[in-house]
Amino acid sequence: MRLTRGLNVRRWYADNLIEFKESPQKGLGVFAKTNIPRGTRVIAETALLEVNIETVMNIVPAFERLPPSQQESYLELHGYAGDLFKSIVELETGKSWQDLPELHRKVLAIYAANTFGSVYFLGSRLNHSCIPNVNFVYNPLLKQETFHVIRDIVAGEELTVMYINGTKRTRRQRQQELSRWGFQCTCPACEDTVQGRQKEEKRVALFALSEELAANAASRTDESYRTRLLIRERMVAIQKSEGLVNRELRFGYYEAAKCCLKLNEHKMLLSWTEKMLEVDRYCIGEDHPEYKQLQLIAGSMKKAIDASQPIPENAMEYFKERQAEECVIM
Ligand SMILES: C[S@@+](CC[C@H](N)C(=O)[O-])C[C@H]1O[C@@H](n2cnc3c(N)ncnc32)[C@H](O)[C@@H]1O
Repeated sequence: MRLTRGLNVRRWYADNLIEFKESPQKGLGVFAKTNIPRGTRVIAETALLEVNIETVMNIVPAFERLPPSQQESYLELHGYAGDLFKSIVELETGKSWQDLPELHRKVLAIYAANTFGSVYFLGSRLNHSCIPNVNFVYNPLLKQETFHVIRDIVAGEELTVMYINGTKRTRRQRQQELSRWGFQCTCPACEDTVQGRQKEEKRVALFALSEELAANAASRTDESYRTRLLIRERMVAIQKSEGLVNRELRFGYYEAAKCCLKLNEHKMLLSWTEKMLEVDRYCIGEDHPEYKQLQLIAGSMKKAIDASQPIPENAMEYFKERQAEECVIM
């Protein structure tokens, strides 16, 4: 299969850290060519196809505006359109899927299978795992989508992202969402083996704990903050032991920090904040504006706590915000 037409192959596969290869039962995938330490940015790229996705009607015209070499690269990507996507297309175009021109069906199916908000030349080759080793995030300063490895990777290992928000979902719940991409997940958390079933038990426990949190969410007493903190501690311990160290872990730290602020446990607040910063360091990189903002907050908070001063206003504001748990936008 030709992979290199049209583009300069995005800095020769991100300076040779990675390569495309067949991944058994998954089509093409992205593999490490060398050992890669945690926190390494393996890909930073601008979109191959960017679409204002208020309506699927915008997808084909956006493709038609691309220069021919980019159209060619786009058409090499894998396509899959599930029933839900097809029915949205049918509703919006007023035509049956089969009556659309073949090229339009292809362009639409590629979009459906590959969008991370936009479609990418390298990033869109990443396969899914429910225990991913890569986190992706848009960096507004670089104006690029960036992909960082979140564990140490050994040469030859496949790099994977999580297509859904799957940390606290059971296998059935995850698979239901993954059917959009037309595959049955067989990652280590989904395989029907002793190890897979043990992993599934942990997901079931995480789901049950998140339900407990939801039941407790409206209460504003100290007791309820303590309960929520305990639940968060149990959740993040499971997440870490299962290698679920993407930004969903950081969200758990954030929520734990918020409980500590409510309980005036300032040393613990600082400790959770520093854990958040560490996850951001390896998941989004030190040049990401969100990392820099949190670094400033952690620094001013440490100074204040060391001097027995009140928690600074910027930190109070930060922990009042509702931060999205989403780690995946696809
Ligand atoms: C974003 S693309 C990933 C790259 C793709 N494998 C290729 O050949 O270009 C998404 C598609 O990859 C396949 N895929 C991704 N993760 C998979 C997995 N864990 N198991 C099987 N197929 C997978 C599915 O066909 C899915 O629709």
